[in-house]
Amino acid sequence: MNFDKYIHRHWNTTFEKMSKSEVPTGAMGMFEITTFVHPHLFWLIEVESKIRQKTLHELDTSMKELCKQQSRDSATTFEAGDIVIVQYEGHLYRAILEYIGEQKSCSNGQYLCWLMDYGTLVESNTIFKSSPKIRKILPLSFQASLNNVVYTIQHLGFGETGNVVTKTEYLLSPTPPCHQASMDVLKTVRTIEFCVEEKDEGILFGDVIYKDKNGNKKSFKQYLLDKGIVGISEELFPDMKSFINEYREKNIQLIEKICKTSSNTISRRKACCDIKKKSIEEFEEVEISEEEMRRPRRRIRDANETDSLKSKSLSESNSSVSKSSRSHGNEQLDSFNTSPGQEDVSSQHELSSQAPSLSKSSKMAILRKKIEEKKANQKENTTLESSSSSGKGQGKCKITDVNKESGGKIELCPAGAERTFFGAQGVEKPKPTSETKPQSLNNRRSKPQATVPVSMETHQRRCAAQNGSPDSSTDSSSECKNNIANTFGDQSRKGLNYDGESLSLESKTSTSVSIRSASNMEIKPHCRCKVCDRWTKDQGWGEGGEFEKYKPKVKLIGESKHEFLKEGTDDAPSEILSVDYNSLTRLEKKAMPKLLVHSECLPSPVKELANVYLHPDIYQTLVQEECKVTRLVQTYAWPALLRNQHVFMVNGPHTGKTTAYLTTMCSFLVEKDERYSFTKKLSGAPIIVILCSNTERCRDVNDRARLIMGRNKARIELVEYPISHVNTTHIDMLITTPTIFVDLLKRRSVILNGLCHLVFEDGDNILNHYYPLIDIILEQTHKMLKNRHHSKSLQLIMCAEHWTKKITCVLQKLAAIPVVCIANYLEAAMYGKIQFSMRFMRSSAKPEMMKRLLKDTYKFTKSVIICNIAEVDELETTLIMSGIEAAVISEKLTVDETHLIEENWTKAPGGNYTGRSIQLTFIIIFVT
Ligand SMILES: Nc1ncnc2c1ncn2[C@@H]1O[C@H](COP(=O)(O)OP(=O)(O)OP(=O)(O)O)[C@@H](O)[C@H]1O
Repeated sequence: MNFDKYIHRHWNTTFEKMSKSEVPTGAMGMFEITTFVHPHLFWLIEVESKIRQKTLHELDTSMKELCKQQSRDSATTFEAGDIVIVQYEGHLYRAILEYIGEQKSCSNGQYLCWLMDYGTLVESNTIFKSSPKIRKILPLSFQASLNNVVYTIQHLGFGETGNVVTKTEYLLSPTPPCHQASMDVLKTVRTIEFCVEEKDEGILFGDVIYKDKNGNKKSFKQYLLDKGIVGISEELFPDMKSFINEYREKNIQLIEKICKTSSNTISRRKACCDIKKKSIEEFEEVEISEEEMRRPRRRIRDANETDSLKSKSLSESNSSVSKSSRSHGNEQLDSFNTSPGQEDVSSQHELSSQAPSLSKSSKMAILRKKIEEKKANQKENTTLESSSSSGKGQGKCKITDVNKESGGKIELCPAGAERTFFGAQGVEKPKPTSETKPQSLNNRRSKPQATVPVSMETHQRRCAAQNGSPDSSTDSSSECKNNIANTFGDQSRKGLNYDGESLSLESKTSTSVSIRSASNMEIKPHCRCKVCDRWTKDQGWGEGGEFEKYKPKVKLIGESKHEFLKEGTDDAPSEILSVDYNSLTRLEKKAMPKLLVHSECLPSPVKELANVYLHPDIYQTLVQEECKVTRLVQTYAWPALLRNQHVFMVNGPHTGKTTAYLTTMCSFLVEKDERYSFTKKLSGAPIIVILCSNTERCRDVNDRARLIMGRNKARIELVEYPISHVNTTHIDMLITTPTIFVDLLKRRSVILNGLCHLVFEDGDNILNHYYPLIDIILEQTHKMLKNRHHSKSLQLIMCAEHWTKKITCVLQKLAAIPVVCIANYLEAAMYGKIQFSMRFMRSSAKPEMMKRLLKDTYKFTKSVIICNIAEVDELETTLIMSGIEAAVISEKLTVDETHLIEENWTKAPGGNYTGRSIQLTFIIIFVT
């Protein structure tokens, strides 16, 4: 059954309903942001909503019922997009299955699940099939976005009168400072409200209202507008809307990272721990682990305990919960003694809070006992495959959220994972807007091929389905009987989590391995269907390597954020722009620097050094060197370099290439603390690597860099052979040759993890001599970028005197098209792949040869002939006699006459001639 379709249809219908009545436009509600990606993509959950509490309670009861019934004997398969029940840190949650990872590659959990009622992603090893009743309840988290704003970026450009003005460009993707600026506010605020202005495709559009330190209400949108990060653009915003979901789909890995780590700088883990602790202190609920659920015998054995748990039913009223649970402190202690299911460190916290009178020694004794029991259970689990039936336990599973209503506060720890929490004190109560208040996430989830082969029977069914047989798995009554894959593995895994700190590493590893291999045994490798192929021929599974340890624990769908080199062959054709001189007026043409600039996005040219946004200290150094205006290649290269685009500069010697990139790099380094804060934790990880073809050049660049940096502190290091004694621990800028650099990498003296700028000082020479090494460096850099955990991309800078084939190769490898600046006509011709052929002849033979060369091509092409002064008249006569119109430009002409002829030449389209007037034009340039 295609649940994806179901979800869409279901959510859209609900949202239509909701948009009509349930969330009135302009409504303010008090919310918590659970996941914040950028101002156009974040998730909210409503706090203080009784309806939410009620729905969660109902869900909890149904999920527990269902999980109890599920038998692990029956096999089931899951597909990405299914709505499942996920067990996470001992609690059950409703989730959309985002991705099924391969067992070997996942240490935290094989299944990546979107908790649809909490708006966050978690990994788990245990999922259960949900029932139609559970699926029918609408998601309780809301995807939200700021309304009518897009991102902005400012740069220099020419005004109407040719003066330099600051121009604002609108962008549809977030700019680098956006996330930090948003976090600066969001991490400090205590409460947020969300003013809904519009609802579209299940997304709430509006504004976040927060309280500042003084308690004044502030608009988040206005804050970003004031900072110049976003701008109001109602025309562009519709494009932005369609982009929102695309961004979500493509950046699932980023979202996962945000959900898992504190990458949004809000101390999510701490917030969650505090909330959880508080929640436990207040309600003292008994937490039953999945293992307890699977071990009914243990639970039944202690009838008192079961009773006590029952008395703590989730449906208890708030007032009585706290009281009754406190009175059951001893029962909880019993449960602690007898049940091996209490897991993870947090449960130990719970226990300590639940039994304050317990002495330290008795706690230790209990703990020891518990560990022993746990170990025994692990053994049991790994040997008795059929003994424990996962769903038959009588235990209870806690969804903390169900019982967390307390004095209007939400004490929620969804999934026990890191998430943003904004307290909800002191703000007016949100208006409950609907009974169900669900919101479509509009997840257009691309379904990966991966399914989980659990048994041969299931597999055969699937193979049959692939061959066209109808899928019989849609029977809802049988769904409930289905069990999750890997239940067996999870039991052992639970043992691993439980007392994670106390158990020996050895036992953890062995348990984990046995689980994995046990599951893998169920795969039949002889079948040739796609699914089996994926399992048996997956090239990545056995690989280990330098960057293996940085691999995400779950393989995710979607593009990598740091794509550096092109992957695959299906590159979307991209539009390459260049300066269109034809559209310029004569004056503009005169003012424009004449060079070839090619890229997807052209920077505005900068003529005066004062308009290059270098750090003031660096600028000062340049001024002292009497640099005031930019050189030809620098006009475009400097702004592109400062915008962190890849830049390829080609021009002759001493034309300012090194100056352009070195000043930019030094400027970045002066602001190192703000720009590259992540490198503080890294050792031996240079931010900038400059590669030169020989050590002589390295020394020159090193001297220049130190000169430019002046008194500013930066660790610039020139590394030459021998490298054995070189201390590379703290390097910001590494200047060396490719050979030494590869040697340093092999010795692990330097690592690539901090690399943000890779420069080839004399690229043509380097590539000619060290192409295989460069290939390795680029590949390794690419691998590193795909695995590193901060959002900095890598800038590639290439300087060269000549455009060579090898440079073309590197250019074609890059995922992002670089800004190519070539200020030399001949090199520009090489770049344009102009074919040259040479012939030597006598002067007298020239006119004939010219006629032969041009032949009929003059009808559709334009040609340029460069000749000596003495030859001009003769050539012109020959052309006219052949019916070819020629425009002759020589020194005899005035400037105005030259311009007039040039204009005619420019306007004349090659080969498009009419009647008598031949549009083919030759310019004969007079060479003296
Ligand atoms: N905009 C400028 N105005 C004045 N002088 C400049 C400017 N840019 C660079 N220079 C000077 O020109 C000289 C050559 O510059 P630079 O070394 O950057 O050129 P290059 O193209 O990298 O040369 P090479 O390829 O030989 O290394 C330097 O002395 C530098 O100070």
